[in-house]
Amino acid sequence: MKLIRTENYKEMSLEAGKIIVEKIRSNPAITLGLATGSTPKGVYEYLIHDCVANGTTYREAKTVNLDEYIGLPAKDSNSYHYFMSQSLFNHLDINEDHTHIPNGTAANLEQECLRYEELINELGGVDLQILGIGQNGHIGFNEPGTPFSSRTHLVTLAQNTREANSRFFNSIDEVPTHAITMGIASILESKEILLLVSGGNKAEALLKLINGEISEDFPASALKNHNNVIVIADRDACKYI
Ligand SMILES: O=P(O)(O)OC[C@H]1O[C@](O)(CO)[C@@H](O)[C@@H]1O
Repeated sequence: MKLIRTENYKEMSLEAGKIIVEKIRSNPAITLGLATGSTPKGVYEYLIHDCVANGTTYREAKTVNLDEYIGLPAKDSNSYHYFMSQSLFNHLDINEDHTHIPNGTAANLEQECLRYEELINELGGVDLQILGIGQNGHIGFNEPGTPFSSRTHLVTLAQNTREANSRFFNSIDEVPTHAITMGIASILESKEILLLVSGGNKAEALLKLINGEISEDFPASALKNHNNVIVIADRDACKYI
């Protein structure tokens, strides 16, 4: 795992954005793995700016997102579908049919998980996966205790994850209790992984990732089993390392 330290969130986003753009330019038909949450928003802003200013094209690119809440339709402003459209897809020249997010309102959710895994395989796997990390070490919505062998699956969200994400909802009661997420094994099959970590509230998680042991109690530690991971972290997130 290579660690790049940056001064602040803006610099972290810039560093990550530059890496991603370079990959897209060298492989226009790339399959990008995308994440939601606050962390990647600055990177998405960079990609949008670069697309407009420098003409980087996404016409041939494909994307797969890590996760989606159960029960929120795509048009719900708290769904990850909505987040991705607003934060990225609507501003790029990407073909909407090439963007993929698990369907949290599928009639048969188990079937939806299988469909999503097959889809990733049909796309030839993820070339570059962008990840954030939860304060409890989750990646995607893989909460502590998730087997490293997990594929796309249904999860019950940890209470602290619901609390952390309640900032986007009117109240914690509105935060869905379940989600679909790519599994840890699915994520680890990505050819390259870019983990972004920002802010003092992630400092303990980063410390645990860098210095702790590999354990299913801390999902992000599985990344140590991958040979092509870059961690880009800002000064606040690095305060214990
Ligand atoms: O970037 P945030 O908002 O801190 O979220 C961290 C992680 O949590 C999730 O949003 C899931 O809660 C991930 O998708 C994200 O990478």
